[in-house]
Amino acid sequence: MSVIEMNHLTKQYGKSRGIKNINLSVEEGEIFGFIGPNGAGKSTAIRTLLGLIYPTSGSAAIFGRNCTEHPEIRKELGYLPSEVFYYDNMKVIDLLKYSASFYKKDCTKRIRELAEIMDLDLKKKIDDLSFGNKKKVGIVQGLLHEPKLIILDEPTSGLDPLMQQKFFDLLREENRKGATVFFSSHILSEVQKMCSRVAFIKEGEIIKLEKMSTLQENNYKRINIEGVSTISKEAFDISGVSRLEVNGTAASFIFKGNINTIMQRLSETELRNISIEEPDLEEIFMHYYVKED
Ligand SMILES: Nc1ncnc2c1ncn2[C@@H]1O[C@H](COP(=O)(O)OP(=O)(O)OP(=O)(O)O)[C@@H](O)[C@H]1O
Repeated sequence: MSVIEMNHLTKQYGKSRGIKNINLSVEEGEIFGFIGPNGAGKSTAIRTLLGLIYPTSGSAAIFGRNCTEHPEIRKELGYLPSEVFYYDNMKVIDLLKYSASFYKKDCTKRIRELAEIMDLDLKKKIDDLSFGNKKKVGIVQGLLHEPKLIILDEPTSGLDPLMQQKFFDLLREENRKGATVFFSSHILSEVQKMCSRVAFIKEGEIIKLEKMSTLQENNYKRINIEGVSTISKEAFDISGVSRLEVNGTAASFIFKGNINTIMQRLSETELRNISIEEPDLEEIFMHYYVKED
């Protein structure tokens, strides 16, 4: 049985598009990534799945049950919304104890462990916390009852790189202990690092579902170089290179494929400078997925 199931899930906000005909299933034990640019429909899909908003058509199930008809399922999962709102006057520990009171188990020890891992001061007032620290409160809140399913909507926004790393280690640990993880992101590299499978969502529709192994073969990089002398366009007009722009001694392009191939080609040009970046998702969508479909 799939842990998450979306069948022809559609949500229309009046005349505007939310999500269209999403079919997706996540199996037990997976770390599943849900990736798409801003406004693609990630939050809408997650909120419809959780029964927080009604679908226009189609259905969704968690552990084989529909969340709208069986709201008690929510106790079996941990959910981190993309934006967290709190009663600012409360202390972190009081808020977390309050959240824990919804579950039939003592979560005190786990709250302290999670706070230590995430470097969160439990004695502080919510009001005094930065955006990133509020996010950590949400993370602890989502994990304190050791749920079998963890659903996270853009969990890393607001966390610094070190904290992101700790958070991902924590998720991997929960996954090793048996939890299924489903998280949305607009950053390809973090999904590549973490997930067994990934669904790409664009303008409300799933446009691609890929295994991690395939994603790793498709290693997208944006490469900018500055040569000592004029760069010839032909030098980089090779398989895997796209959006090649050459302007005198400067060149820029996107590379998809085995990184050693391009490194070899780069070594044949005398360079003054180089930067290798993660291309943004829009760029990848525009120049690969649209073409391939
Ligand atoms: N309550 C609403 N009323 C009307 N339109 C909405 C509502 N919520 C979302 N939308 C629209 O639905 C589409 C999908 O939005 P959604 O928030 O699900 O995207 P997202 O992928 O989570 O993006 P982001 O990363 O920016 O949060 C967008 O076009 C958005 O404007």
